[in-house]
Amino acid sequence: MNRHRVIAVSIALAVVAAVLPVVLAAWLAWQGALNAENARLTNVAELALARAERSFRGAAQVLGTMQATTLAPCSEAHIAHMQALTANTPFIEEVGYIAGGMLRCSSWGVVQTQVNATPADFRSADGIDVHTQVQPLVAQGSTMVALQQGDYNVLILPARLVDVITDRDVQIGLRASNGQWIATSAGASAQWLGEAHPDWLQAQVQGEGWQAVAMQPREHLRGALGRELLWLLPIGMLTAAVLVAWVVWLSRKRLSPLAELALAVRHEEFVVHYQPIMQLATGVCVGAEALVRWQRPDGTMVRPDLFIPLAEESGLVQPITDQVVRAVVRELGTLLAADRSVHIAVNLCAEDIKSGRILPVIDQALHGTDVRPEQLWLEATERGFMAPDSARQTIEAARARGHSVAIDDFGTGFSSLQYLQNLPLDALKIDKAFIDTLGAEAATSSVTGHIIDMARALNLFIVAEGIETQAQADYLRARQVDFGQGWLYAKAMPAEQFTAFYQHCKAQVGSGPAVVQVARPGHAQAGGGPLPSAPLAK
Ligand SMILES: Nc1nc2c(ncn2[C@@H]2O[C@@H]3COP(=O)(O)O[C@H]4[C@@H](O)[C@H](n5cnc6c(=O)[nH]c(N)nc65)O[C@@H]4COP(=O)(O)O[C@H]3[C@H]2O)c(=O)[nH]1
Repeated sequence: MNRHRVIAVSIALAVVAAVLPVVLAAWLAWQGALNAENARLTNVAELALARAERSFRGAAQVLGTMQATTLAPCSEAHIAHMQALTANTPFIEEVGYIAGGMLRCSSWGVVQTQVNATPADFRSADGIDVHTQVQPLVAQGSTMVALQQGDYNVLILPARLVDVITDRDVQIGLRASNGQWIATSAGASAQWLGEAHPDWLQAQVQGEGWQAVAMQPREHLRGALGRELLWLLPIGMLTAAVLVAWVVWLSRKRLSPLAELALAVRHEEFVVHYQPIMQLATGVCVGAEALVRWQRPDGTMVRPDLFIPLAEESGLVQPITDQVVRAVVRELGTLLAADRSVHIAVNLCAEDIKSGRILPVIDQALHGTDVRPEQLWLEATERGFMAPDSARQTIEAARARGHSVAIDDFGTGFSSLQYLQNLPLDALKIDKAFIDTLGAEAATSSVTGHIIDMARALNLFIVAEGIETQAQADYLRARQVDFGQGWLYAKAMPAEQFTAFYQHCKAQVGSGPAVVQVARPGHAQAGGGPLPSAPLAK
């Protein structure tokens, strides 16, 4: 993913992280309010159902008691018995005795009124006929529910069945399991309760033979929603803030140069360019220095001096070096196998010089190819040689394999001539900064001559870096500097172009020596003879 996409994805994620928890909190608050109000309504319906069932049980008991009585019908004692039961049984308004289609007497006294025998609206499970709309004959007033069994009936005020303490705008209804409405709370109608009302919440509770329904306007939700939001919204906002901070932290981490570099290493986004190295005396091309570039997914090239310091600091330089070594063998293996005069110098990091880790990596890269270790030169800056004992071991192991080892950018760092003298190096590369001063009358220009003299005294090959003018080349050739590289000859170029450059050069001036490793007096691993007459030992 390139930088722009990472930024775009991060912004999208941050927006989601900011919005989602708040939306979720609002949704949870809504669900919480809905559940709370439904639970409240269900509770009201349960209370109503319990009250109705208690009433019906009481009525059934009264009917059972009267059926069992042996008192003479409508006698004083009979009527007194009915009165006592009416007084002692809550919800019951009247007990009546019916015989021969006439209400003979009731808890009110002797009546002798014709009863219109209408079929019951339904019969309950325990065999009691229920008439839901009965106009009392004695106690004139509102319609009542009559429960009749045998010669007796009891009258109940329907509103009493659903008389539950609750909010004023909660409406309650009670109906039999066949759907017949038995009672409704004050202000509600059975027809209204039986219809669907989207603006109202409804709860139903099923009992044995009865069903209680409670309804209330949805506006009640507003209050409950406010209460839920009061604690859920701050949690949602806090979560959003934490998530946004986390997304920002992650994206900053992902966008950090180190993360980008680590990703580049993982995706192998590095390409290698080759800068020709010329033998100054003859103009022969003896090889090239492999210089890495970071090719970003959008095609832009990043210069190594912009990412190598970070790579060295973080340890990522090692996998980068490995990729460079593999690229050299992959891209130039054919040329190197076909022409032993071609050498490629690879830059090593200080850590690899200290540890020697790179040597088996190179062995592995060369394994199965026809490229000789002598054709790979190893370069490292002065920093790599600051731990002389371990550096010595690595250099000796490298030279034993056939590689030549050079000290790079000489003179720019902390150079100790003592360790330079004691290390079995093959070559010294004079940094461009010293080449730039040549002919410039600068104070440092005289230093260049001293570096050349010193390298010569140490029997090291000399490679001059960054030659840009003919005057610089002439001076270096006059001072018998062996090799040079710089824009005067060629800039670093892709492998294909370098192969063409080399072939052209070879056709013009011929090829160089096969082995350029030089014997250092006092060093046991000394290989071939001095340049340029070193033979190729095959
Ligand atoms: N102005 C000017 N510049 C010239 C001229 N001739 C050569 N150069 C530049 O000088 C640098 C020489 O490489 P270096 O001293 O090893 O310095 C290298 C080296 O220290 C490091 N580097 C490059 N590739 C690798 C690598 O694979 N591994 C490691 N560890 N470091 C590398 O990055 C440094 C910079 O590399 P580059 O940007 O490729 O820059 C290269 C090259 O392009 C010239 O005539 N004029």
